[in-house]
Amino acid sequence: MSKMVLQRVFRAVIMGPPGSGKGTVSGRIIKTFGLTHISSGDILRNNINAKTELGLLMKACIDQGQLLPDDVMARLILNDLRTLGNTSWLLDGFPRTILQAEALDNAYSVDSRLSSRWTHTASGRVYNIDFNPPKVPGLDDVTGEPLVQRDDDTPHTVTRRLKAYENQTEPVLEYYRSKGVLETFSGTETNQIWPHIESFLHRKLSIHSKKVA
Ligand SMILES: Nc1nc2c(ncn2[C@@H]2O[C@H](COP(=O)(O)OP(=O)(O)O)[C@@H](O)[C@H]2O)c(=O)[nH]1
Ligand SMILES: Nc1ncnc2c1ncn2[C@@H]1O[C@H](COP(=O)(O)OP(=O)(O)O)[C@@H](O)[C@H]1O
Repeated sequence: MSKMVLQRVFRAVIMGPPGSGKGTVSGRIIKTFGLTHISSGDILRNNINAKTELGLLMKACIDQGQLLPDDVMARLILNDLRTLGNTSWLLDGFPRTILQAEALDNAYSVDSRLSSRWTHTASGRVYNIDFNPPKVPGLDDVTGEPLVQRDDDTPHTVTRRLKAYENQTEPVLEYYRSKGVLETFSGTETNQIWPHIESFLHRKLSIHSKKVA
């Protein structure tokens, strides 16, 4: 048996409207391809739970479905990426505006873009009552700890978040399209889209890797 070993770092961004399945697909990508997952939403929620200064300052804005200031987000995410050094990563939830995309571009070159929730806060595992329900309702499969619903998953806030995506994030798709690094996958179910993403990444990553025995 041979396996793929990445010889060069691979850096990608996954984008899609709120609730479209980015976190779910990201989970499959990191499991299959071993990239490090950086989720801006998870980082912010960890800050809120740990009651850091940033978390306390930003919670109201997040709960209203508004985007946080570009400079705050860029500093937060770029700092995190810096600590990763020469690791391959998948960014989820950042960049969300043209200014954020430019800040990322100034620091790194991105190789590619892929275009009723319950969460286990400690691990970030995400469930859906219809699509991938927990084995025991309300409890995490691995730890048995209670699942929680995000404070910003209310109907009103979700509408605001969808508007923010349309107005502020969709232009970022055009930005990447014009740079020739946009790859789009669409479909109504994650299971339907996933094989296309998987074979695309296999092709793409084989260019970056060598086979070892
Ligand atoms: N019905 C259905 N739900 C899905 C599908 N893919 C993901 N989900 C669920 O939809 C919710 C939002 O997915 P998530 O990955 O958190 O989306 P994100 O906001 O784009 O990161 C979660 O509860 C997922 O379990 C799918 O194909 N069908
Ligand atoms: N890159 C970003 N720029 C500005 N705000 C952000 C960014 N990433 C996350 N946020 C804030 O955190 C909230 C939750 O983000 P996230 O978990 O990525 O939500 P979803 O993927 O469900 O839209 C956003 O609605 C926004 O308030």
